[in-house]
Amino acid sequence: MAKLLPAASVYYVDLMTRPIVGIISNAYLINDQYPAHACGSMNTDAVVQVSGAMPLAFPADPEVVTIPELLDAFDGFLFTGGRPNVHPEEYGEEPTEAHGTFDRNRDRVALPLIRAAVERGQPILGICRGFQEVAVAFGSTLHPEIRELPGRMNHRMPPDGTLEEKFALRHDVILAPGSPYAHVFGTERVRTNTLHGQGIKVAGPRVRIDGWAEDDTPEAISIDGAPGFAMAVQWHPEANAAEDPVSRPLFAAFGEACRAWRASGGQPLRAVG
Ligand SMILES: N[C@@H](CCC(=O)NCCCC(=O)O)C(=O)O
Repeated sequence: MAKLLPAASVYYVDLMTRPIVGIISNAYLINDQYPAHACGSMNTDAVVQVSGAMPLAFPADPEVVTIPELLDAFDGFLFTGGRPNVHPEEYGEEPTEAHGTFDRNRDRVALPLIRAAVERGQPILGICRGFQEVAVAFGSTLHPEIRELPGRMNHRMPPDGTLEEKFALRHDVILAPGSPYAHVFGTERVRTNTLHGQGIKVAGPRVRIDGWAEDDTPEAISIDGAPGFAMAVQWHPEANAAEDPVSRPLFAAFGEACRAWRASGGQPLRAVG
């Protein structure tokens, strides 16, 4: 039965046929002793309120889930942000102190899952760490601390302040004309938040950089030859997704792709843009 979603929603969905979006979790230690898998509720809210899908968080642990099971279980995937970084050995480099902390289980699930989903046209949307995972999955390298690069701003999350202050809009992103993002946003310049220390150093051969911050930091990518929806952004569109004029169309387009995947029994929507 159709249900009226919050006023900010632009369409009704039949809750019985919502596409199912797999949201990758991060590993946490609750009270410094209780291991847990969790994802931020901003992600689930964006998936429900804007994408019109059912969100299901899944553990990022190769001992718990397999790639074929995940591909069969979900209509699309959201690769969320996370404080731990992709391990540099995933892009042929040695770890240094600058690389910070890692989550090797999440690396071992996210990277092969991204490659498999993209190649079959199953929708994926990457956010922040998820953006970096998509980039590395398709051959990119990362710089561990971009604020140390000449001319770059500090993209890191402000250490203090309220959640609203941490997710405040802090830079523009200039989008390539004709890119999937210019198509989705209807403009070639948008304003976004920023909460990351790392960034793409060298893009992989199929990684198309579609958007840059004013300091030339890559902020939006797509994958050449991807038969379906394959988009990833370095910022956090899940924040205030139902109201933000940039987040909303991105999550709406992702939801449309997941709905099409579900309705077609697993065929990709024509690539966006
Ligand atoms: N660790 C990477 C990606 C940054 C990222 O995903 N930030 C969101 C973190 C939210 C939180 O603190 O849990 C980098 O630093 O570039």
